Amino acid sequence: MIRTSRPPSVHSTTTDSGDPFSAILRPPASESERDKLTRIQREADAKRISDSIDEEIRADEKRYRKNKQDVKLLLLGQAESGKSTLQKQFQLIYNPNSLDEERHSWRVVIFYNIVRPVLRILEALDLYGENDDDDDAGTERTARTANSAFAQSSPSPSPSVDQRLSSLRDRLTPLASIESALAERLSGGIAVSGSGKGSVFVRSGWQARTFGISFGKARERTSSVKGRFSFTGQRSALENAPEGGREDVQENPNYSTTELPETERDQLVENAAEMLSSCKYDVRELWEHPVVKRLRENRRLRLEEWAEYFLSNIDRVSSQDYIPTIDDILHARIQTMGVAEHIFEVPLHGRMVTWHLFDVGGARGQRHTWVPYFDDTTAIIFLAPVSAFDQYLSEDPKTNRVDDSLQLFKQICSNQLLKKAHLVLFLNKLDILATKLTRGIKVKKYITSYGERPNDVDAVVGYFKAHFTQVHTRNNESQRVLYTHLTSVVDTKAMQSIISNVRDSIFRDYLKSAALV
Ligand SMILES: Nc1nc2c(ncn2[C@@H]2O[C@H](COP(=O)(O)OP(=O)(O)OP(=O)(O)O)[C@@H](O)[C@H]2O)c(=O)[nH]1
Ligand SMILES: [Mg+2]
Repeated sequence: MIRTSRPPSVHSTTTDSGDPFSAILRPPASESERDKLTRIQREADAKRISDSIDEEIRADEKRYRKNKQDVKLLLLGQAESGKSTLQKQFQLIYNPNSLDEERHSWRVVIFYNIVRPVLRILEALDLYGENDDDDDAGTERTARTANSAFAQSSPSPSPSVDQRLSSLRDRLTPLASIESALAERLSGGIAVSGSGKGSVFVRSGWQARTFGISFGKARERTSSVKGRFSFTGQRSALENAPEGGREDVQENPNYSTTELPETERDQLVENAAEMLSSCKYDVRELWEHPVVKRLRENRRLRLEEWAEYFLSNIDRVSSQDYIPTIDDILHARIQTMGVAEHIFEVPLHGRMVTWHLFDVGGARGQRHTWVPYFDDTTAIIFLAPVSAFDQYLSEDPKTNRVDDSLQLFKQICSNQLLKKAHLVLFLNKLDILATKLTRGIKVKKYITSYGERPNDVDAVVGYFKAHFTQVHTRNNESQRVLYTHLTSVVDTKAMQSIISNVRDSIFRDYLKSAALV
């Protein structure tokens, strides 16, 4: 303990109250009545401002104390690993009506998810025609160049491509105009380099933007709490919307996604629906054409899982009155840009705990946006798509995607800011892995260290799991436990029990650390 003494006073200015300031603040003896009134008014204004600042500070402190008790969950992993799909599964459990309310707004994404692969099939036919061999050694070439100058500079269509395919191509090529219009709509005109495969990035709030345009004056939906709003309880969504986002979204409690007045329908999406509906038989014929089947089998043409899903369901999804199902939404693909925060209230022993779920963009160019969210993180779910053993990053075509996942996982495990976070690993896309192995795709061809191990799901998953576990063990300064789950995050039934398991394990750590505070 230290003692302090009063400094010696230079002049004796001590007043009656012993406070030197009161002399300064005391009104002059000559103050007129008018000056007095002005002074009193000025003092009252100053007090009001000071009180409101005090009030704000008290509210901030309260919010801060409450936020300290909230759960912050980060979903991390490379692009296409399934983060946004997992977020939708959380939404289904903890805010079940909100995904249902969004159904209509997903049409624009799904139409894009159909049109884009149709055009890629046409590009592949231009490249290979029927002159493909049965070797998939050149498959990476397709993935890397289907969208590139190579496609344009390659010889014109093989003369042997049959007449039927030529006429299908003539009829389906006009879809290109719809593709660019839909991409423009989704990305809000933002082009992001390295997005690859002609995919589009969306920032949080894309629904607000497309929805605002789509349906005129829509409304804030899910929450009455200020700042906690939007279609999923997604904070910052509209706050971040650059132009018109927030203003376009206004209260309309009678809104129903399935009963839109004709005047409020989005003309672009309606045109896309009409165009797809009018060419759906052509799309189906193209998709089922033996030449296209062969290109897929010999892997000259590789389409992503969402393309296969929607093209296999083309009759249903291109019907005029199509409204996406929850399963369709789970399969829809749109790249996340930046970080989107989703807020859920999760029950714990009869009370509600607020969970902030952060869904990040996983492409390499997006990863720098993660770091500001690392502080105070309660838990991380890292998603590693094990089906991607035969794929390469679209942003860096030399890097195998499983290898990239391992490198990224190492960075997350060893990050000092995250060392106290509860760590969960999802080895994801098991369903796609199983399909690939059944089709006879050999892991050792892409991961040479796999050697002569059996090419079945158990052995492959065991091999990858061992590698991820080893990365964790070697970078586990704080001796934390790694909780691993084998997942297909599109599988709603299985995800219900996996998510409740993850929730319980996060809450166990949460209660332990709360007890220590
Ligand atoms: N069949 C299947 N599809 C999956 C699975 N996980 C994700 N997908 C699909 O893979 C695509 C990509 O998933 P997203 O959730 O958008 O990936 P992301 O990690 O959010 O990607 P970024 O936003 O680019 O970082 C979507 O079309 C999903 O439906 C899975 O386990 N099985
Ligand atoms: Mg995403």
